[in-house]
Order: sequence, then C-alpha cells, then structure tokens
Amino acid sequence: MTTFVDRVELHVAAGNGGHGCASVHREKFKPLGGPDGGNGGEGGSVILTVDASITTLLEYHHSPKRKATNGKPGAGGHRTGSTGGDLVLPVPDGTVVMDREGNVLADLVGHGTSFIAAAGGRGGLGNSSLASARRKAPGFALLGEPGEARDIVMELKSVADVALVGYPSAGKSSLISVISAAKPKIADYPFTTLIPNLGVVTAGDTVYTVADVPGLIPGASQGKGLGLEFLRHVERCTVLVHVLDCATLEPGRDPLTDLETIEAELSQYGGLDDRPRLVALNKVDVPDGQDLADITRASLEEAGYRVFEVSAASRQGLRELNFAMAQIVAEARAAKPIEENTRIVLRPTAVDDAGFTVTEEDGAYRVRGLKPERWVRQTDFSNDEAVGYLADRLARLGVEDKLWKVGAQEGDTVIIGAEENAVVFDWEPTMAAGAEMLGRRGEDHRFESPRPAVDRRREKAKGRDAAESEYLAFEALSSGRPGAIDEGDDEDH
Ligand SMILES: Nc1nc2c(ncn2[C@@H]2O[C@H](COP(=O)(O)OP(=O)(O)OP(=O)(O)O)[C@@H](O)[C@H]2O)c(=O)[nH]1
Ligand SMILES: [Mg+2]
Repeated sequence: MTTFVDRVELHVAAGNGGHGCASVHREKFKPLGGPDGGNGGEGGSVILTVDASITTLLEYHHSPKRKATNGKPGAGGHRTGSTGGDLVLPVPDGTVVMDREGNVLADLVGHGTSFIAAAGGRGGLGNSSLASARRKAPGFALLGEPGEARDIVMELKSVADVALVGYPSAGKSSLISVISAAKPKIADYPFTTLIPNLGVVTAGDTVYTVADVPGLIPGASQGKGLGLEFLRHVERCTVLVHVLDCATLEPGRDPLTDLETIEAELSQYGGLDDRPRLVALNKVDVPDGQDLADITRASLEEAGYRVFEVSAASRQGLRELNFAMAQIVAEARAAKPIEENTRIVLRPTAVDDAGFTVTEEDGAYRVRGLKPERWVRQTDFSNDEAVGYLADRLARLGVEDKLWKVGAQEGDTVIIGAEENAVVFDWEPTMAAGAEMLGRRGEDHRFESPRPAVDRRREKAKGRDAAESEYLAFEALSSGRPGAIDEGDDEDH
C-alpha cells in the first residue's frame, strides 16, 4: 500500500561551533605582543517554520536527513570565524513535532511560527577573549561545541475549517475541485487521495478552507486503510461534511449505511462529537442517484441532519452547500475569535543550567549538569593549560567541593556527562586549580615549584574528614590572597 506521507521521521543535525584560536600577536620589534586568537563562529541551527504555501510533508519523506552548516574557526588578528548558516525547513500549517517516544515538542500553527529543532553549537572562545589580569597570554583556546542532533517525528494535522468525510470515491476531491481553485487528483479507484488537499472557498464575505482527505472505510479508527492518518486531520476542523455516494454499485452499500459506518468510526476515534455536521448527497446527476437521494433524504432529516443534494459533475446544489458551510464557519468564528497569528519562535524547553549533580555509580562518581558538560566539550585535552582552565572552572562551580562531600578520594573515577559522550578522569583534586597559580604570560608555577597544599593533602587524605578540613583550611588561605578568587563570569563562554 502506498505510504502516507503526512507523518515523517526526520534526522536533524545543527552545525558545530567553530574552534577558538590560540595565537600571539607578532610585530617587528614587539616580540611580546598580546594574545590575538579570535573566537569560533556559532554553528547554524535547524529551524522549522510554518509556510502557508506548503501543504504536505512529502519533501521530507524523500530526504529525511537535514544538516545545518558548521561555524568557522577563529583566526589570529582577532578574527572571528563566520557563523554557520541556519537551515530553515518550511513545513505546512498544523505540523506537530514530536520526539520518537511521541512526546509533543511543538505544535506549529500560523504562518511564520518557528521551532528550533536542533540548536547550533556555540563557537569556542579564542585566547584573546580568555585573557585576564592574571592570565595575560593563555596558550590555549576553547573548542567549538558540537551542534545538537536528534530524531524528530512530524505529523500534519490540517488546519481547515471544513473537513469532507466519506468513503473512497464518494467524490470528495471532485467537490473540492468545483467549489475552490484546488486541483486535486480525481479518479474512480479508492484511495486516490493520499495527502489532504486544501481548498480556499469564498461565500459572500466569508472565506474559509475545506480539507479533502483520504477515504474512510470500516475499521479506519483501528488504522485500516489510511484511517488514523485521515482522522488526524479531522481533529482540528470546525465542520464535518458527510459526502455520501448515491451512485455506488458496491453491494451492501447505500447512503444511510455509509453514514452510519463513518459515524461509528468517528465516534471510535473520539473527540469529534461536538462538531456540527452537514450531509451532501453526491452524484445526483446520475438518474438512479437522484432517485436514491430522494428516498434517503427524509430519513436523514428525521435524524436531524441538514441535507444537500449535489453533483460535482453537473455542479447542481453547490451554492446552497457552500453557503451552509460558510454560515457555520462564520458562527463558530464569531463565538471564538481567531487569535492573531504572531510570529512565535518555540524553543526546546530550557533546562535549568545553574546546577549540577554528583552521583555514585559502582565506585565511580558521575557529574551531570549543563555547564560541566559544556566545559568538558570545550576542552582541548591535549593542552595542559586548557585542562588546568577546565579544572579551575569546575572547582569554582563547586564540583570538587561536592565530590569531597560525597566521599570521593583521590584516584577515584570521575565521569562527566551522559553515557554516550561522557569523559572519564582519574580524580586528581586540584582545589587551588589553575588560574591563580598561573604567572605572567601563562606560565604555570605548578610545573616549577611543589604545591604544598596538594602535597599535604596527599599525605593526609586517608579519611574524608581530614580531607575536608584540609580543604577548608586551604580555601581560607587562598581566599586571603588578593585576586585569588574569581576572575569573572564564566556563564557565557
Ligand atoms: N457522475 C458523477 N461522478 C462523480 C461525481 N463526483 C465524483 N465523481 C466520480 O467519482 C470518482 C471518484 O471521485 P473522487 O473525487 O476521486 O472521490 P474521492 O472521494 O476523493 O475518493 P478518494 O480520494 O479515493 O477517497 C471519479 O471517477 C469522479 O469522476 C458526481 O457528482 N457525479
Ligand atoms: Mg479524493
């Protein structure tokens, strides 16, 4: 069976951030020029945007992988790398975005509404941006972060005012083609319509949209035929119009039975009971069809339906049906004023990025948190100075402190990040960490002189209490030293 393309799975990958550059300014007779490595550019994001001129998700079915461009690395002479371009993917109005587990991430309604499906990676800072009073010439730069990548599922739920429902070949597409400018495919075999057609119809002052959707068959609410895919579209419509075939030759079928079957499927699907309904008895241009319509009409009206005898072929009865649909739509709109469609940008839910957690797992300690994980990604582990800077950041955030508190010992395994992309360390507590130990132009005194605090701790680090009091003493000591505490805000690196 033909695949229905109003549900697609898409892999989206944002661009990586460019690496920061570590460079030192060189000029004749000025051998000690300052650091001048520029920042890396931000990676492009993948953004879904509602475009009213798009009606299907077909395009994504054919190429289900999309990637935005990477940011460029920074360069010497304070040159910032260029930003990767965003990849904007146009989607139809009414696209629902979910993750693979079916959790709704965004419901995109209204032209221009956007959703960042994968955010570009931040560019890494160059050494010129990392310089500070105490670290005048950092010999390292931060790495760009990888862009987000994930699998999303997109489903289209049409946002039409009127839905035409009925058996395959009842003439739904034919009707929409004669009341609007839409030119859907029409043929005398079932399931000609595989994707919904949207038609714009005018009746006096009222302009409204009609969705023509795939045919329904018994069992549709259980997913038979194109059932569920079809019913999804009906959910948002204001009015349902039963299109009943008065000229079918199929045994066991007549307009009344067809209507009951469709109603049974609608009620099985649920949530549609409150929608007003109209009945269109179609194909009355066929002589037998007119006879059948005449017989059927009274019973339908008795059941409370407003009935219209129409023919898509001869165009009779269309005007009355059109104005009846318009009237219900206009009344519904008056009762519930349509919200102004603003350009909303929906972002994936923000995670609390202030904190971090430390948990023990089989003798190892796992650190989770937006900042520690980002800092690890930004670190060039082949550069000792960069590693020192990371240790410094972690210590200042309180990660080391927390590790002591939960009982970690020197040499224990510390894991930062989630399973797939975690970084594993043998814990070597630094406490005083990097920054304040760094001398002029990035020399690190730790490489030259012994580090009494660390050594003393190594001797004593038998029990946790000893270690902790040691740490507290050391902290008091270091805070007494001018300029040893904080060198500024790391938040936005
Ligand atoms: N004589 C006559 N034939 C019609 C009329 N309306 C539609 N048909 C024919 O019925 C067949 C099916 O029409 P479609 O409009 O494709 O039917 P549909 O309900 O959209 O069918 P699916 O998309 O398969 O669900 C085509 O051969 C049409 O030409 C009508 O008013 N009179
Ligand atoms: Mg059709």
